[in-house]
Amino acid sequence: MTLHRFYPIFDHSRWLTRVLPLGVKLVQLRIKDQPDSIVAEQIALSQDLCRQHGATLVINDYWQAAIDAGCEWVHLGQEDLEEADLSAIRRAGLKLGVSTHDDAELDRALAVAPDYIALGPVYPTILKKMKWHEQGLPRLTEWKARVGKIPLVGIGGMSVERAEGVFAAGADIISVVTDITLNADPERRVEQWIDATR
Ligand SMILES: Cc1ncc(COP(=O)(O)OP(=O)(O)O)c(N)n1
Ligand SMILES: Cc1nc(C(=O)O)sc1CCOP(=O)(O)O
Ligand SMILES: [Mg+2]
Repeated sequence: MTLHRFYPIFDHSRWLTRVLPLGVKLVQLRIKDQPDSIVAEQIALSQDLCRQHGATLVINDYWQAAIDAGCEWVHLGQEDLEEADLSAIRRAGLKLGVSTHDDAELDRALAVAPDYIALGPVYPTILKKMKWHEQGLPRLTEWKARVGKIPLVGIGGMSVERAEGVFAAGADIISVVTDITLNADPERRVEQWIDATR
């Protein structure tokens, strides 16, 4: 199975109603600080929308809710990995994406045989405070040499204009948030992303 090269992340299913009709085929639902009932509702709505549009849905953090809802993918960071029941995730048949930010994290990620590995922040991000500064493009090249056939996701400060260089450096997939969600015309920006990652 080949994942699409454009991997936007959104915090609510209402974004999916806007972008899936444009042709987005891989999307992450990244919900923070919401009660379980809202999380479950958002996952169910997002699943319905992704099924309608033939898109792959990745659930961030909420691996148990993803299992309960019959989802196909979860994304976990390193702290999430410490608390997650990886056997339960695998038993339920879910595929797993893992974040990495340094060599030790990459070692830990490789040890769980993930279905993709993300490296970030490639460029500075305004979405969240992070202890890592920008990794830079050479780091992506280094990561690609180490992960081999595992798909490599570049994340952090991505823009349409940066996409070509990010792919050239070794990323297989680009993940992005604010370049779309803070854009004056998110739909137009998604169309530009789809053109740039076709
Ligand atoms: C594709 C992708 N890469 C990295 C992350 C970050 O995951 P994590 O480190 O667990 O941080 P939060 O997103 O949970 O704040 C991601 N979500 N997706
Ligand atoms: C959610 C996330 N994780 C990152 C990591 O490095 O693990 S960077 C990031 C934020 C990405 O948002 P934007 O495209 O707006 O920079
Ligand atoms: Mg997380």
